[in-house]
Amino acid sequence: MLAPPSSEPVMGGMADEMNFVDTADVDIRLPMLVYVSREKRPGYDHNKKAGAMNALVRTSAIMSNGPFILNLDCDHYIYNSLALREGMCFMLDRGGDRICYVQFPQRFEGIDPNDRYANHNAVFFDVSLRAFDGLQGPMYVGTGCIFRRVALYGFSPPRATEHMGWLGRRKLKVQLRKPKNPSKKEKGKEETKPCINGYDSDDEDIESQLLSRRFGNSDSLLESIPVAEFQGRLVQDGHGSTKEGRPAGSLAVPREPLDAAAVAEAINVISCFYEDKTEWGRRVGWIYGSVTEDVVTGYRMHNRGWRSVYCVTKRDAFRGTAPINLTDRLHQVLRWATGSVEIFFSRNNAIFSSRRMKFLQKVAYFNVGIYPFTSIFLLVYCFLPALSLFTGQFIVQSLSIMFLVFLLLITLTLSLLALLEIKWSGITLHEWWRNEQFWLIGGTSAHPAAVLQGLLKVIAGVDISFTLTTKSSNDENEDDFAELYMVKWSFLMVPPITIMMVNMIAIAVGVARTMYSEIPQWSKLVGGVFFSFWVLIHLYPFAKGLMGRRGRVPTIVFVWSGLLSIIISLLWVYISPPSSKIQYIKFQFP
Ligand SMILES: O=c1ccn([C@@H]2O[C@H](COP(=O)(O)OP(=O)(O)O[C@H]3O[C@H](CO)[C@@H](O)[C@H](O)[C@H]3O)[C@@H](O)[C@H]2O)c(=O)[nH]1
Ligand SMILES: [Mn+2]
Repeated sequence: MLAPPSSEPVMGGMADEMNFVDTADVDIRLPMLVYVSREKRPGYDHNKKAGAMNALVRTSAIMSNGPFILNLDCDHYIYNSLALREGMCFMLDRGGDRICYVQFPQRFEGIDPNDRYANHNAVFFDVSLRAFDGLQGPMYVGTGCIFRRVALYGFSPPRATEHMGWLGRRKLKVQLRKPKNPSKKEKGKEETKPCINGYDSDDEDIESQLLSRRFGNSDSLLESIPVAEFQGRLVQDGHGSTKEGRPAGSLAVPREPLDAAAVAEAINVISCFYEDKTEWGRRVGWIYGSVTEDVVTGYRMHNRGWRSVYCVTKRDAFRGTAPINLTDRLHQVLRWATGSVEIFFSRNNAIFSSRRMKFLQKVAYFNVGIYPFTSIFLLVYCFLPALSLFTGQFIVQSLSIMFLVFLLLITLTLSLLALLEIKWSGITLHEWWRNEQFWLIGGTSAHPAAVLQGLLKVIAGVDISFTLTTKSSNDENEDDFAELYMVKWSFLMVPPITIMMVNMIAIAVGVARTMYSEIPQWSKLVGGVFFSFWVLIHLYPFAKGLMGRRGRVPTIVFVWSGLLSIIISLLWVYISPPSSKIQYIKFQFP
């Protein structure tokens, strides 16, 4: 811990040989900086990142008790010093007391210019999250996020809207804390329920909830909670009455230096035993039980009726690193998808959400839980074109007008959708296309693996570990993107390789059959080959990744996928021998 800054300004020195910057007129005091390392012991589940964040929330409550908390990953840093202020503007603006967090987009550095594996995630950060902003607010994505401390403590917002009826069209406003102006009439047709006591245990008065059962046995922590709530209020709350609001400038008052007792208490709250028999990780703080703790933590807040805000600044607010190596990227996507499956099989599945969540927000959260399961259909989709080439049977009996019209309509809709997304969000076509490609790559490798892993956890109780994303080391003199070309074998690569092999063999078989058949049906072939090719171009970045820099692929990869492709092809011949077999045998050169 750095010594807390003194209350008097400390001026720097003149420039000299050692110091090149003249700081004679600059106040060089540093804000309080504390490095915290929590206690970890064998036999105690440390609950990964969520556990780390909860330890931090508690120590900071005792040491500084800031009403707002910025959270960054270890591989992210501040890129725009004004970002915090932008976030605070939302929090302290009128109506800002309903905001639980302000999420900034994740931006990355050190990614290959081609963004081969869609690391920038442009569609997610510039289309989906921005769209969420029009609902109840974006999901929490784990980093670059300013929180309201009391929202993290599991309290409800001061006011909330409940959505009743089919699709949640009927709205009901509820006051969850003491109304400040009870006489004030609500405008509009919306019904008003004043103060509801005991509606839900969440909604009792804030002070009466300070039970050690919930937050643990630290008195200083309990005492800090109402203070944080008060400090987080709007400067001008209650439309003019300054009684409830926080006086202007009160956040700028210098803090008392820490005494030994405070430090001792801070150490107490990061001990292993502290969370025993409390609600930390269950209702309070970052929520345990999923490797994507971020989504769950944000979901719980939205579920209580809080809103969040998406804040995109002109200059990136924060920047971080992302894995540019194929294997690392697949493992990252695997972890995310596994987290989603965990959410799907838990009480955090959006079908159990409360009335305080908007209908479309529910749909969006439901999608977060279910998307890995769509990989089953995606896998079928990738093998179907090959199947039709092997059998000589096209997906439809013949290329009829009806089929072509449907195909045209679907293709047009897809293009229009893409156009809309691109025009609206300002991402490039390249970014969009990379995203499409990586969706298929992840969808045929990491997503089905996540479904299996998730089922294993649910059925057999096998725990899922949080494998850290490999952080690239840039200190060597190698060239910038050496990581990109590194080929590290992973089991996740088997299905996409199999898909590629099967489709390529299928194209060859299809072409051969048509060439040697008595009445070649070229239109059928073109149809079939087109869909196979469509699958293959999606997998192109993946194929490139396998090649490494010099086109070296571990032999095992070829052996296994070759084996699998042959088995599948043979199986097919056994199940239904191609009808044109005789023609092959009969064929003779003239
Ligand atoms: O036991 C653990 C494991 C991870 N972390 C932290 O978790 C963060 C994210 O880990 P990283 O390996 O960088 O994973 P990413 O895939 O880059 O992270 C994304 O996905 C995670 C959820 O899977 C979120 O928690 C992150 O915020 C989000 O950036 C890092 O800051 C780590 O310090 C811990 O504190 N303790
Ligand atoms: Mn990371």
